[in-house]
Amino acid sequence: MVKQIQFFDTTLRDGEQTPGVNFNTKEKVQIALQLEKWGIDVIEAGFPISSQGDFEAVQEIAAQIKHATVGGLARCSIEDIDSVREALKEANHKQIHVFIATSPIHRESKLSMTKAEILASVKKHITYAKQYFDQVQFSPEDATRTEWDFLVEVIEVAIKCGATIINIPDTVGYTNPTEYGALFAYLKENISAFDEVIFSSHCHDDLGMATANALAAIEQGALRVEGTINGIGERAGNTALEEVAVALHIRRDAYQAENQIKLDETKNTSDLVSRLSGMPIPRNKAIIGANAYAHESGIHQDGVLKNPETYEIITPQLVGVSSNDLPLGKLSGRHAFVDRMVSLGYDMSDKVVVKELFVKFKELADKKKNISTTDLHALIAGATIEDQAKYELARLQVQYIEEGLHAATVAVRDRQQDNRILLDTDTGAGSVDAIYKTINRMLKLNIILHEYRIDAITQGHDSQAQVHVTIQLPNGYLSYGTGIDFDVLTASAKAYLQAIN
Ligand SMILES: CC(=O)SCCNC(=O)CCNC(=O)[C@H](O)C(C)(C)COP(=O)(O)OP(=O)(O)OC[C@H]1O[C@@H](n2cnc3c(N)ncnc32)[C@H](O)[C@@H]1OP(=O)(O)O
Ligand SMILES: CC(C)C(=O)C(=O)O
Repeated sequence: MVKQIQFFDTTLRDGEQTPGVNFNTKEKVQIALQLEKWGIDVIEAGFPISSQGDFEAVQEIAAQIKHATVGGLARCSIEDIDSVREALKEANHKQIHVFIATSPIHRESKLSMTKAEILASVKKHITYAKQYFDQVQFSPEDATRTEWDFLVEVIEVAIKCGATIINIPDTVGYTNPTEYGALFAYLKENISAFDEVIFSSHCHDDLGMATANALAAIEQGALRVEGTINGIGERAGNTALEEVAVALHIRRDAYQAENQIKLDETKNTSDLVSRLSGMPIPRNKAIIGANAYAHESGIHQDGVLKNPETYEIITPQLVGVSSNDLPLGKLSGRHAFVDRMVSLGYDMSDKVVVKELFVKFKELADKKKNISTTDLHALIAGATIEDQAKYELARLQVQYIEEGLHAATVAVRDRQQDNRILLDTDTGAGSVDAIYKTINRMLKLNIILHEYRIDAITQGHDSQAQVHVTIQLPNGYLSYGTGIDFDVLTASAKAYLQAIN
């Protein structure tokens, strides 16, 4: 029988517990509206007692979301529950999520409570919450490290007092698919009201098994899955909901489960969360990484050109990515090379010419990481562009003047003009602004800086900085550049010049 799986998103609550991530109300509303567009069933909008800002964000989301259920988190505390009540007043559809830890280590070391005290607290607070909410979710925090018989006891009390959804958190990402699936099977076997409420999974990724664990729970009776977009969250993060949604679709033969997620909004949703959380998506991330639909090796490219299904189980369009990508590099083969040249308008019917060109292409690819369209045109023209860098940073000096004003002096070597040194100076509202204004002035370019990002690529006091920039050139084209240096400002200047080059 086909099951209906509810998707519960906690990007705005557990996702915001990611160290370094902090959404303001406007950003939270923007994410909530996109989640609704994605087809989410429940949005956990926040933990209202935690701060006035969080309270107001939950209130605002409750007022703006029309179809999805909006939820708020509460400890076993009357004040927490009242705060969720107040924040969710305006919601069309609402639920409360009450939790308390049940494992021995949390009972003894964190809460200093006995099993009996936990049971009494669950009884008191679920009963209280039920007076105000039809939908009451209860979570025995750290369920996967709780004695299974005690877990059954706690859940029975919660259900008896009115809980309609029981969530089984793997709070510390400790379990594995076999064990988590067995836990759900055990609960099904031992809780008489199992089918009268909804059981849910909530997994963390400390051992890299959050998605696999969530799917194991679904196989064993969970009808709701909790997680976040891009898997952000406390420590190593949560189940990435986009992974579960696509896995249920691609492997519906295995899971026999439907849901109302609109998969073609997946990339948009992921991009928005990545941008507002300031957490770039790794290129090799499943479903939404830049490499998820890219094939560089020759044998794969040949297969994909003949039939994409040879190496693609997911079509990029399914998740809202416009097309796949066959980047040319040193591992590419003749089929992909010819295909690209034909797409650039060249006649590749002469096998002897193709053979010669392909040898030159491989020589070039051995030296260069990325073969650009310009490189390919150059191959045809008989020239090999080994290094197209026209401008190279020669020297850089930045000085603080006052009240944030900085002055930069930049020397750039023009490699296509006999290494002539260009020198200029300008001021800006910050050191990077001063450098970029100086370069614009020197090269007489009207460039708009779209994105600037710094990553540390090594650790410690001698860490190297990697700066990524996206600029808009006067002709409207976007160009990207990366600069690496021990000095952040030098890396910034190098990235900007690379984008101009
Ligand atoms: C597994 C999870 O992700 S749970 C959600 C975790 N998220 C967060 O903690 C983010 C928001 N948290 C906060 O802003 C703050 O921690 C607050 C406002 C909730 C509480 O702040 P404070 O009152 O200063 O307490 P603090 O955070 O230091 O300690 C937590 C207290 O709650 C108690 N507690 C923890 N969980 C629960 C629970 N489910 N039910 C009842 N009490 C609980 C702890 O035992 C501790 O109590 P104590 O002060 O009597 O020792
Ligand atoms: C509040 C609960 C569900 C939680 O976030 C966890 O246990 O990880």
